[in-house]
Amino acid sequence: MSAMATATPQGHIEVENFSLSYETIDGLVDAVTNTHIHVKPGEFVSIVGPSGCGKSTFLNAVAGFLKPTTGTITVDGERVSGPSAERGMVFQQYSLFPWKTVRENVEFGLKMRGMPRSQRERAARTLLGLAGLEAFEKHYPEKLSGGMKQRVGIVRALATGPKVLLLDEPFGALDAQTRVIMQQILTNMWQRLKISVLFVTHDIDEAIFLSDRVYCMTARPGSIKAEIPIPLERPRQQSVMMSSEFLALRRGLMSLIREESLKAMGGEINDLGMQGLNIELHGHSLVEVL
Ligand SMILES: Nc1ncnc2c1ncn2[C@@H]1O[C@H](COP(=O)(O)OP(=O)(O)OP(=O)(O)O)[C@@H](O)[C@H]1O
Repeated sequence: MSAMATATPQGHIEVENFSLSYETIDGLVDAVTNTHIHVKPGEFVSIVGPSGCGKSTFLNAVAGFLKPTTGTITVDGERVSGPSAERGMVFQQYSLFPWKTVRENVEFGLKMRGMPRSQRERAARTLLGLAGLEAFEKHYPEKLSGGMKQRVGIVRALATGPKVLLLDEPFGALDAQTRVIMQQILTNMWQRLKISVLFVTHDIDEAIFLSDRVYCMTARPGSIKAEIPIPLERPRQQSVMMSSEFLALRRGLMSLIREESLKAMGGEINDLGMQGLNIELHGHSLVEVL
């Protein structure tokens, strides 16, 4: 099934009691511990947290590239046991085939699945159109800007019609202006395709602007420290970032992350930034954080 055939929201992610430890020559490194999250069908959820808290580890496990040490991950009730075309992944580094054109890159997954040429060309062109890339279908990646390469990466991950799109700092290498445009393009595609998105970022503004909900992780070993609903109306314009509602959410999230970053460095803070916000703390009382 192509991505464009998707009509009703899908991609219900459930992660329960997840932990993952890496085996190293110096012993076990506990990256993520005791983590529960869910993403409802069609929901846009971001994960933020201090550097090294296990965000990428977690996302790679949802993608099926890493095996949980404990716990389960399911998508629409099916247990994740390895990578699948149902879960598209986009990395910060543009992982395009340099010897293939833009359209050939997008068609690759469909070709592997045996889709006839005319059908996959049509699917690729439709998605490239949604990403504003129709004029570049015959270009090779080296001729594209960073933003364009990443748009191709997203389109390629969407081409096989995944239920879930997983993005690991996809705009981290882009300049601020390109980033804003990419956020708008991603939002438009997500709304058209009605799939679930799980998005890892360092950028608090980006997480708030894009998401329905944001999970904030503790310092390593990462677990969920707080869950923050983002009640900003959609469609969202850039101007929402100047609203008092947005700034309050930003202040709250910054307090949470700052506290974790300091904890990781052995410090403590008192912060009133989260007062009055609807923040659900997982295993931590608000008093503990304020
Ligand atoms: N292959 C590995 N072997 C051993 N330890 C690892 C491995 N990959 C990651 N780690 C460790 O696990 C922890 C979590 O890493 P991870 O990359 O998931 O965090 P992150 O939150 O995505 O980091 P960042 O915000 O810096 O991108 C870190 O301490 C990291 O050093």
